[in-house]
Amino acid sequence: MQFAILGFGAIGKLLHWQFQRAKLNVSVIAKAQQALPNTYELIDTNGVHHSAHVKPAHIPSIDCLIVCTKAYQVVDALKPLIEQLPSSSSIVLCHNGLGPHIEVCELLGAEQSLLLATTTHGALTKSSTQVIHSGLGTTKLGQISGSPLAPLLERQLLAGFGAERLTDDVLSAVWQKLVINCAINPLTAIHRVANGELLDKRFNADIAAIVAEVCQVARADGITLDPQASLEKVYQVITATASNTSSMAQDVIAGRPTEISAINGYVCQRGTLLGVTTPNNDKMVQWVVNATR
Ligand SMILES: NC(=O)C1=CN([C@@H]2O[C@H](COP(=O)(O)OP(=O)(O)OC[C@H]3O[C@@H](n4cnc5c(N)ncnc54)[C@H](OP(=O)(O)O)[C@@H]3O)[C@@H](O)[C@H]2O)C=CC1
Ligand SMILES: CC(C)(CO)C(=O)C(=O)O
Repeated sequence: MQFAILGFGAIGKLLHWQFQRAKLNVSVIAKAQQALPNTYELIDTNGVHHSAHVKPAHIPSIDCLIVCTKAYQVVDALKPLIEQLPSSSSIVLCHNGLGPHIEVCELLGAEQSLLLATTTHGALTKSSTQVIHSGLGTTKLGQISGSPLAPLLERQLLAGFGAERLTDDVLSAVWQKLVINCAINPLTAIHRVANGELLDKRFNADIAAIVAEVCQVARADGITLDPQASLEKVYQVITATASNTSSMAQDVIAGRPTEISAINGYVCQRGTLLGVTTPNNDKMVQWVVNATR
């Protein structure tokens, strides 16, 4: 089976290395006008350095394409490749937030399978040829459309992702991560604070209101998220990642675009469609947009 990574950043390199370590055939699609490195170094969670080789992908031979760009880059990155991919190829989207799957689904042929992956691993780019596996986590992935995966592809995909089985209701798993990102990311980005600062009681009301709204929209969208359990999970993640600077806070501080439209923005968009008002998530979107102007 031929796997390829599109989006060779921090998570792309971590996954590439995991696939190589599992002795799978994995290549990389370069960004237009950018050369791929021949090798890179991955520093694992024990501080051990591993060297990995990079093979450029032959697009018409790809069985499974794993997209590891930021959410707002997914559609633009995929569009020019769709025609060149085999009609039986599968696509895995591995990003925070939700939304691009809707447009990607429409781009795919009837035979093509679309999967979503959500991970709690952490990866940090040190340089274009060095990445740190900064936090051990777990990854859930599951199919949302298309024909069932061939057994060999499924086995190899799971081995590469380090997952035991495909998650039946992966959209629920993604919403569970979404509610965490909706609460932590914008507040840490707007206030430019580490995740642990959100334990301060001045954030209690905003966090509770955001979580309640996300759970209401999820329910209207057919996903059951328990509001109390979700709130507790948010506080568990804040505590467990207290010293982290969230990805959105990092983006705002560095003056980069953020994933707000796929995080709180997606909740607002679904809310509008489903008749659920989302004033608190709207406010987060507006504040983050203002912070990046
Ligand atoms: N890093 C982490 O620890 C975690 C990240 N995530 C999520 O995973 C996703 C990826 O994150 P991360 O790896 O950190 O992000 P990065 O920015 O490090 O990686 C994205 C990569 O995609 C590349 N890219 C963008 N557009 C294209 C294109 N058209 N063709 C090919 N490549 C392209 C980017 O290149 P360029 O930089 O040149 O634009 C970059 O190398 C995000 O949604 C993030 O929220 C989830 C959990 C943990
Ligand atoms: C869980 C959390 C909030 C950890 O920082 C994250 O996923 C992010 O920063 O995007």
